[in-house]
Amino acid sequence: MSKIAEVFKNHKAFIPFIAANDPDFQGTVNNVVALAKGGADLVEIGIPFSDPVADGPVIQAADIRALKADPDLPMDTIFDMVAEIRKQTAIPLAFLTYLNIVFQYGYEAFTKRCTELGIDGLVIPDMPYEERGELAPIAAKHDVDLIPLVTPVSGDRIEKIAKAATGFIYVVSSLGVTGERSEFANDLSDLVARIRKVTDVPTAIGFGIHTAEQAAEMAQIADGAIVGSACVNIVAEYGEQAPTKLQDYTKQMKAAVVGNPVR
Ligand SMILES: O=P(O)(O)OC[C@@H](O)[C@@H](O)c1c[nH]c2ccccc12
Repeated sequence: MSKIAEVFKNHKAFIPFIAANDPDFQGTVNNVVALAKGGADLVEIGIPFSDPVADGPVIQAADIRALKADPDLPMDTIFDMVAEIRKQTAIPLAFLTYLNIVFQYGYEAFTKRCTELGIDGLVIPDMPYEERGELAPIAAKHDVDLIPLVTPVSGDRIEKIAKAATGFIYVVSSLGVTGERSEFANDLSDLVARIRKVTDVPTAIGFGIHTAEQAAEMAQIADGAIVGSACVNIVAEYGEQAPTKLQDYTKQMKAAVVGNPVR
């Protein structure tokens, strides 16, 4: 079982997201360590990209801040951040990245570096299932999970996407881009049921979750809840106090999801 899948074994998971280099190198390290201390099960680190098609305004603003702080922001600098994080925590990590970044670095070199640093998975929102063939065997060779996204409109593709998944399956709560919401698609339970029929790979729901009540509700339907924009807002708002705030927020969100019994 992959390190990421193991995260879901004994309890429901809380998975926060933050953008790398927002506000800067050391801030990123401190924020990820704070999320780990707060009890996060896995942290998604977003790699800032100039054309982030699936990102809503909050995540886009984080990308802009990150790229303003370092306009080139070489991938090796982000790998160095992870190396710093690794001196302080063994928490499972995944990158949220657009495919071009992986392609530019080289599939082999990128996934090899991921394994060396303990990046256990990749979420690549602009890589459809049908186009994973080139990267998938290389990622598998280096034990890096390719975490697919399934949406309420994935239709007949749901089963084949789920069957090929390792790590976990990212269930998108609703249509559109990332960002806090007050309502979710009403057929999420059916979506998760269809996935569970064909695989034991765990599911986590993301897009729009920001309150503890929402996280609890989503963790009842799936095996975990993912929260991005709310964490990024804390980073933007609290500056040096962000780590403390992120730790408190994580504690509260984790308590909300863990309250649900595992299946
Ligand atoms: O911000 P939200 O609504 O909490 O959703 C999580 C999301 O931000 C994070 O997982 C993410 C950031 N960028 C993405 C691009 C595609 C899919 C998911 C993401």
